[in-house]
Amino acid sequence: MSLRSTKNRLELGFVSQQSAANWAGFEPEIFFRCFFLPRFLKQQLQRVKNRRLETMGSTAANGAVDKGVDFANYFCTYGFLYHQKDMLCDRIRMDAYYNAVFENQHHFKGKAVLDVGTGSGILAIWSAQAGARKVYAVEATKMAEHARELIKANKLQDVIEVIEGSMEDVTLPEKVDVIISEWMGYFLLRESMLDSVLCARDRWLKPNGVMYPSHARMWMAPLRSGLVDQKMGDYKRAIEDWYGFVNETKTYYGVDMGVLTNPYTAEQQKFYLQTSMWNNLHPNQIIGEHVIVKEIDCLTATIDDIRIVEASISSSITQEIARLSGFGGWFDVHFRGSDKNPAKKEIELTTAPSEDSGTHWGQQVFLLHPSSNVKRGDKLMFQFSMSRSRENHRLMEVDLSCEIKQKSGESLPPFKKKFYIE
Ligand SMILES: C[S@@+](CC[C@H](N)C(=O)[O-])C[C@H]1O[C@@H](n2cnc3c(N)ncnc32)[C@H](O)[C@@H]1O
Repeated sequence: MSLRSTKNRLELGFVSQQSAANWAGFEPEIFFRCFFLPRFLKQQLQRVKNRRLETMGSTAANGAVDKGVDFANYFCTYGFLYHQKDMLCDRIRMDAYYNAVFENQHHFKGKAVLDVGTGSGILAIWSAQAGARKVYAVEATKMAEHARELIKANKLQDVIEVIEGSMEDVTLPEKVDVIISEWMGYFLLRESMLDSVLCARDRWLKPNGVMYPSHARMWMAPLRSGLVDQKMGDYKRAIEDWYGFVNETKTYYGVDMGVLTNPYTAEQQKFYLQTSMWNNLHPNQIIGEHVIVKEIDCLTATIDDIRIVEASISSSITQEIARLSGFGGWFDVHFRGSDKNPAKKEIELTTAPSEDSGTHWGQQVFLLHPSSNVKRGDKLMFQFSMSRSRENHRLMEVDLSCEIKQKSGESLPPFKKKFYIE
């Protein structure tokens, strides 16, 4: 299965205010425009196709999460088998979890395990096959019913108990020795599912219990990419098209839309130039040192530790001469147990750029306009801050500023930019 088709783990569940509005007004508008703005139509369709992973707000003005909206936008996608299958087809992800469990059976034999967000039930099944005495498999969506069926078909119903419900609301009959979960979103923290895992840990993990995965890291690196020109071209065409639309609406319908030019421009700028992009980067696109932005110990981290990620980091350009088009962000997680209860074999799951393989997470690309010419030895010093979107706690906003000090001692103009991970 191609990466393009596996990357859409949340596609259906996320419909942004912007795209919801597009959809809502789509048909009449399309028919209206068909007659005299075919280019507009083509562009709209392309844009709807491109707009993945978008969401309506799920966070109320007071910061509380609206559970109903969250379910409609986030969880509902996970209720589809095709979507679970996409994740089950990600060989790197599957091999990492499989090896983590079966190379470390001492953590599972005779133990109580909690699988947070069991989905199809795969991690619960492996835990049981590795010898767990009891597995509690919690799933918020109706996928719980499929998981139950699958577990029965694999004759593990006496070991695994599927509980349909939100992890935060579920009560277990005992504390557990292991918490296993696949909670990672784009650039690690998008989706904010780690919150649910930490909440489960605080309530249900025994004092010497272990987390699967046990550690996680976010990485960033400077990159070169043709996308920087492509996106700028797309943006310019969208604005040109707007001016055509304003003229034609005035000519044919006597209404001057010009007053909306500024908000339209801002909206398009956000979409084309400030929204990070899913990409499957080739390692040779990385033009400098990759650096750690955040390290998380899943046994000790608190929700406050991950609500905002802030880092001052520096990286050096390693390519002779390159065009700095932006930054790539990715993550890895490790299964190494705990100090008191270590893994026999540590397993890593990485989503770093790779020549011959990739995961459905790919990498997030943050593009810079304009790009800069850099040389080997130039130093980049950047301030990174990532926080949750006010409208939807599962989406992220990134503030990135960077100073570039050339090897010669001169500085290039610094930049400061806001990005959205949607
Ligand atoms: C990324 S999928 C992983 C599914 C499965 N564990 C696997 O590895 O293939 C995450 C699953 O967790 C579920 N989930 C997310 N947050 C949850 C919560 N707070 N309570 C229960 N289930 C949750 C989602 O519905 C989804 O099925």
